[in-house]
Amino acid sequence: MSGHGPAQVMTATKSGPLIGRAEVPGDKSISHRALIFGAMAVGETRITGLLEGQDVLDTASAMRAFGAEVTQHGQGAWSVHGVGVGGFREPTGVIDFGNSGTGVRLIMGAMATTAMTATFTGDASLRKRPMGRVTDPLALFGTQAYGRRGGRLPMTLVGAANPVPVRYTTPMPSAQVKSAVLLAGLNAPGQTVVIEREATRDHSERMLVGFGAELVVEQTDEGNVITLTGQPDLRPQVVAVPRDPSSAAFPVCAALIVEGSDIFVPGVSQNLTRNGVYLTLVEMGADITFENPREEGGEPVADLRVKFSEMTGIEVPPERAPSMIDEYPVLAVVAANATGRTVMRGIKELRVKESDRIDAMARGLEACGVMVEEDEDTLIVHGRGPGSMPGGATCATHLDHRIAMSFLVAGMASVAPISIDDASPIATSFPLFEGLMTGLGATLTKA
Ligand SMILES: O=C(O)C1=C[C@@H](OP(=O)(O)O)[C@@H](O)[C@H](O)C1
Ligand SMILES: C=C(OP(=O)(O)O)C(=O)O
Repeated sequence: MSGHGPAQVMTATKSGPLIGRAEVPGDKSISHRALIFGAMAVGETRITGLLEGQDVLDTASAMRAFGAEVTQHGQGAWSVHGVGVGGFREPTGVIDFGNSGTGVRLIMGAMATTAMTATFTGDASLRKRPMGRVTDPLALFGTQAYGRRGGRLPMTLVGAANPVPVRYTTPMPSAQVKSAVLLAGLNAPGQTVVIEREATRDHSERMLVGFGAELVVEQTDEGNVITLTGQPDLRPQVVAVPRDPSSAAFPVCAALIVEGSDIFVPGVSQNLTRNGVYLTLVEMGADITFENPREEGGEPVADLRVKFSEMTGIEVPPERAPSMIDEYPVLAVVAANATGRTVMRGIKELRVKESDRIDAMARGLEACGVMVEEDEDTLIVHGRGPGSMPGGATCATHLDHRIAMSFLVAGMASVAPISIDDASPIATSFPLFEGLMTGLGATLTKA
């Protein structure tokens, strides 16, 4: 959906202790993939714990447009009747991915090696984001792409009628690019190889194996070498989506900076390609205990107990960036409430997310009285100490759910309230954010 609702101003006021249980929604990356892989299997895939955020709902609509039958049975309970690898039907209209980079990039890959034409668009944020990073490797399979200047949406892809397998080294750490190439490789004969120098989230690899694809990952001096054998018969699966560690970071960081807080966040994925923010918070002095570690839905999960903590700024190791790429905005808020400097390097990918997240965080934090430094690839936040961020500003969110949630978390611990100009994008990834946070004791008001 391109249209968000009307802009919704929201204000967070300094909160008393956050106390209680925070059940965060299903993982967004796994939810997209469950629908897409389910659509490419033959038979019925059953999903529980699906994230019902707008981004994932847009992927469900897209899979219907390509011919799969996608049905909701109850909260988080969905089924997908897939059409098999190469079985997509040509969509009759333009496919609108709203705010979702993952949805559009993965599905471009999924249709790229089937003889059909499809046209993609998105909201004002998605139409600014680069698609060349996906259409360049897809061209190697024989796929043609016609978009706006700079490889922007709206864009039409003509799938390769006689695809050839591809060997591709991703030029930037991106699970979306890696996954698009693997999805295209599904319908190419022979072996498609993707090499990534830095490991990114590995949900596609894990889930493709689960769906019955022949896929091997080797760790070499070049990085991870992923070899997929094309044209498998994917088998439908039962997928239990674990809770999203990126969404969990918001209540976790809020509890860490609001004095007296003590919360419990059950069943959060601790996949090593996703848990960088938790390692970083612990290094800063966060009181987080990881209880009852176990496996759920093929992913390592733990229950998190989180208490208010006095924290110290650190240098975040740049090689950790891919495992916490979506968590830098809220980490910057924690950094502002820590003592000393927090240095975040190697993060230029943040500039091509739903907004330029380095710029959005730097401008918003400055408006709230926090000193920051930035360059193309870096954000440095000078901490004010616990509960000492002045606040008292309205921060621009640029159609970016993570910027919106980050500044609301900031306002829960700042001296004066913090407003955001638009809370509506939060529904893309965390529709129940407001209720969950107010349930813990936060004060959020709509204008
Ligand atoms: O593959 C995925 O599910 C995602 C990959 C990441 O994007 P990039 O591939 O652009 O790094 C991440 O930021 C996004 O939220 C989800
Ligand atoms: C970058 C994100 O998502 P996407 O690329 O799917 O829009 C995100 O959720 O932070």
